[in-house]
Amino acid sequence: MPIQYLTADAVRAAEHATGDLLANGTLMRRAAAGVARVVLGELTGTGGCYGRAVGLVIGAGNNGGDALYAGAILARRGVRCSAVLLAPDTTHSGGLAAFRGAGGRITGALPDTVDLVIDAVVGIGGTGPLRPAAAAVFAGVTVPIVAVDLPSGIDADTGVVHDRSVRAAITVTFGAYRNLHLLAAPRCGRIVLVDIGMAPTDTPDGLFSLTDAEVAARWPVPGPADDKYTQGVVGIVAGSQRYPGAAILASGAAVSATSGMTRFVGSAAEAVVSHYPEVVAVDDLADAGKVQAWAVGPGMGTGDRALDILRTVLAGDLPVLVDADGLTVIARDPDLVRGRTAPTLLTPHAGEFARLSGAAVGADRPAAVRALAADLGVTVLLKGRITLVATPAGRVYGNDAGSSWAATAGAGDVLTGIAGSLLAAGLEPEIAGACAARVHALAALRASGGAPIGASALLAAVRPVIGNLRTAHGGADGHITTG
Ligand SMILES: NC(=O)C1=CN([C@@H]2O[C@H](COP(=O)(O)OP(=O)(O)OC[C@H]3O[C@@H](n4cnc5c(N)ncnc54)[C@H](O)[C@@H]3O)[C@@H](O)[C@H]2O)[C@@H](O)CC1
Ligand SMILES: Nc1ncnc2c1ncn2[C@@H]1O[C@H](COP(=O)(O)OP(=O)(O)O)[C@@H](O)[C@H]1O
Ligand SMILES: [K+]
Repeated sequence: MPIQYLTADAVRAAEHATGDLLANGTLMRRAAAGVARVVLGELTGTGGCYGRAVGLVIGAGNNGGDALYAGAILARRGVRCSAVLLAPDTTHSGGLAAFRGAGGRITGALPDTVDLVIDAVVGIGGTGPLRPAAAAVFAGVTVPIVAVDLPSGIDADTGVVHDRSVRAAITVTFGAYRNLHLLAAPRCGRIVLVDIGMAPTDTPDGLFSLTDAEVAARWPVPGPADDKYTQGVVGIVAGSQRYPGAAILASGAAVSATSGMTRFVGSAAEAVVSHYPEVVAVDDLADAGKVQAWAVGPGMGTGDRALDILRTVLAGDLPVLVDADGLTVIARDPDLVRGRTAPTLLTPHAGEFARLSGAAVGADRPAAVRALAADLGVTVLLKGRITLVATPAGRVYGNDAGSSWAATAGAGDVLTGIAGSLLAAGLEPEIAGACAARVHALAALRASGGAPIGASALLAAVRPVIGNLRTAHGGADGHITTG
């Protein structure tokens, strides 16, 4: 099952569906117990609990309530707890009584000597940045911050990181992940999901991410009856004689991502074959031969030739991925793809997205990518640290790259080759996009090892990453029976 991320409204609906558990405070007690468990784990791992000092920053709502009950548990375990109340008149009364009763102290500022800080300014009820008083409390904090539900100052639904917001080392959340845990993952640190007995309902048009196990299980591999044609032949249209790099990177990625066969069309055919002799490369589309999907666009130019190729390819009934220059051509004439019924995947970066949609992506990335997919009636993959893939029906798959080493010229050409080959193998466009984004991100991480990389290094890591994923998640690699 993909991991689902909920909006604040959907979290509230799921909480309300628990009835008594919400009303009688059971959910909050469970949430608090989860926060306390995580904090105790951190303290234990760094020298023990007894006599250690924890500072709590408490806002006006139930988020603060979670932390105060957690503080009561910590205080009973011998942790010195002090809480700064940002809204003393509206602090959660039950939580405050429990905290005080367990020996917790109320202070005007965080003590200098705390070992850890709990951020309970706001949870899903928060709007906008940390207000000045809260920002001032966090200003000098250098110890790890454990965020309750979410790092305060980050929008729960859009993941917008406001200027003043918390950067957490650990985020403890309850019952189900919220959108921001994916959309603002780099600010959440390690995310711990605590079971509080609340079951989210599946929303088909929600936000999801694939697990590594799902990516591994869906990756196409040849079976005993397969040959080079049966696995889905991908046709790459990319690059030019003057700019052969995009052609080489996209073709190499297609060769690396799946078995079977890669065809290439373009004036860089010779250069492609000199790097990848297994690619069947021709200059003209008319000579290409049969493919099961096209991946068109990187470095191909935006002139009449590009338009002709796109017209021909998009008029057919094969799956098509369009990237880069191809998107610029489509932005001039969106009817080339609008309402296309065969699987269609557009893979813009933010600039290309703005060209296609007529407006910048804006703060609400899931809404923007959903709107463009719905408008054009095709699947749209918006690139970036958090790649989002939206279907016309509004289902979005996201992938946090886990690092930003892929932000390098030519990395998008590699993504085109990977995703194109998955389309040719028959994966639905959103799954092809999501699987490609995950492997691409893992390849960047593996290639980097902490040092800068170029797209060639990323490409070289694609095969080992697929191999590792499959091995780690039960992919059988075959055997030879001897004498
Ligand atoms: N309802 C429940 O029983 C449960 C609630 N849970 C917790 O409750 C949280 C939601 O609680 P609430 O709906 O009370 O809302 P929050 O506690 O998230 O915040 C709402 C309060 O913060 C104020 N506020 C909003 N933005 C602010 C900002 N930028 N700076 C300072 N103050 C701001 C609001 O005026 C309001 O008083 C969840 O995130 C979770 O931590 C969990 O305990 C699970 C069970
Ligand atoms: N900050 C980032 N962190 C991680 N990955 C990124 C980041 N910025 C871009 N990427 C990824 O790198 C690739 C860049 O693609 P693109 O912008 O089309 O570059 P190019 O056209 O040079 O190949 C995409 O896969 C994108 O998701
Ligand atoms: K918080």
